[in-house]
Amino acid sequence: MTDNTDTIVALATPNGVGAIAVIRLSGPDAINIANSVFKGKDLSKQASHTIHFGSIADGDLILDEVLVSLFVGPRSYTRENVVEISCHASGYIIESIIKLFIKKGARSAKPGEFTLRAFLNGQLDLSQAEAVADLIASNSKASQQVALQQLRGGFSTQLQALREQLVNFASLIELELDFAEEDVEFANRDQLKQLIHEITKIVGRLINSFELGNAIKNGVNTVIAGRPNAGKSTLLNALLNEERAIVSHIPGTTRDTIEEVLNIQGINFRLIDTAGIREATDAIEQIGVQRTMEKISQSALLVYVFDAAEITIEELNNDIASLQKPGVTMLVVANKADLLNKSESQKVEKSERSFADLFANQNFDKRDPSTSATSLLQPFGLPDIIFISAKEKHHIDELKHKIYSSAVKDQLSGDETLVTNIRHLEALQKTGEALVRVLGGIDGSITSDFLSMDIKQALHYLGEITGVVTTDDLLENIFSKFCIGK
Ligand SMILES: Nc1nc2c(ncn2[C@@H]2O[C@H](COP(=O)(O)OP(=O)(O)OP(=O)(O)O)[C@@H](O)[C@H]2O)c(=O)[nH]1
Ligand SMILES: [Mg+2]
Repeated sequence: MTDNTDTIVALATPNGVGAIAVIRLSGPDAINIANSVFKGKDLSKQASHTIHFGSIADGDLILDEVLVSLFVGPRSYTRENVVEISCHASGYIIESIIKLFIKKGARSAKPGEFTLRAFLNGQLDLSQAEAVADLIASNSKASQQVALQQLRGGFSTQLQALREQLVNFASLIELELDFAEEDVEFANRDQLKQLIHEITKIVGRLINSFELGNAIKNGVNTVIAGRPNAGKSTLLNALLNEERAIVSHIPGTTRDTIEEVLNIQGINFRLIDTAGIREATDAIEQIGVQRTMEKISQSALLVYVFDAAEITIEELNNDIASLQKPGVTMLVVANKADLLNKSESQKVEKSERSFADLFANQNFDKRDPSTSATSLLQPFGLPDIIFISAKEKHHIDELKHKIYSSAVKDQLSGDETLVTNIRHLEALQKTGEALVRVLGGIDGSITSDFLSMDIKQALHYLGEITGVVTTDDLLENIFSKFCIGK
């Protein structure tokens, strides 16, 4: 691990030309180093949280006129002395000032080193420090909210409190070990069980929140697939409200996948329009179909689109069965609903019953078909189907709503804490497993020493989340992903 007692310096704003750049110093000598090159007043005599105008000079050479903000430790982001210099954002000025600070004794900061110090000095716990990176990377309202919630303490405060209670039990059980001869129980087993149940419930809820947390943080891969000419590309365009993909009446128009992001209520859905699935007529189309199948298995959501006027019930059932993949939610969408019930509707000339026939003699309301359809579909083993017309943009908002709720389910209630970090998920899962062993141990009346071991395991994994338990490798791994200057 790097030395954490020296003074570090880095540019905190992006590289490139701009109005103002901020250079940050943190460490015991931050104020002295800044003071040694500052012309204006004596910074070492100024109060914390004040801003001073002056210039930075290398000997007689003035480098820039700047504003200097002072944060005297521990009242700073890192809890060390911190100085922020706002200078003019010219690459030359920035480089000259940073070089000057290094000449005066500062060291270039590594990625995330300011936040690492904030963590090591107890300003933030580990999951809060990770939330800082998430906040910087957030690109939608929902991902920003989730990161902010975690930065403010989120579930780590909650886990910390439960962990402390468990620590108490662990020490009582340790005490029993000292009196092993006398067969005493200092730790009330019923209370311990109750606590374990409580922690298990919270840990379980957090584990379940990951699917949504991950969707919010990283977006949801959503594949639009179906037979050629079903209207997949028309649907992509309707959802995006722009003519993104080429549409034509020729089956096999889309050859390669097309990806665009659609934000629905703060969640990014990565829509992927694909080549229509059929027995390919040439090698290129075959590759396209293969790619479609790959995309489906990598996605979280499949929007299966079919032409309501063309397909038979048998074909529909076959398609649905063959496209079902574990872990992939499927929405079944009947497109071209505008053609249903139209006298000029192309009747399917096949011996099997056509999907359109189901609606032929029904008073089928295409303005609100979803309500009247279920009873017609069920006898044929068909699931709920969303009727749309991509071309006439009917029911596109309803479909967007269905896409959103299939990802969010009923989990987004406002201040819900969500796990977005795979490291946290793994630690929670291991905590859960250890807790199951503790419960089994209590019920099986195992000896205190084994019980104590399982509790310690649970404590270890809970502690990994907040950073009570860390290793240099873990910290290195987390903070190296930060940007320099944060
Ligand atoms: N009547 C009607 N026609 C539609 C509708 N949606 C699409 N179409 C037409 O169906 C034809 C095929 O549309 P595309 O969007 O290119 O179909 P696709 O599924 O992307 O086809 P491939 O890329 O070849 O697999 C075009 O002529 C569209 O205008 C609809 O809702 N109603
Ligand atoms: Mg297409």
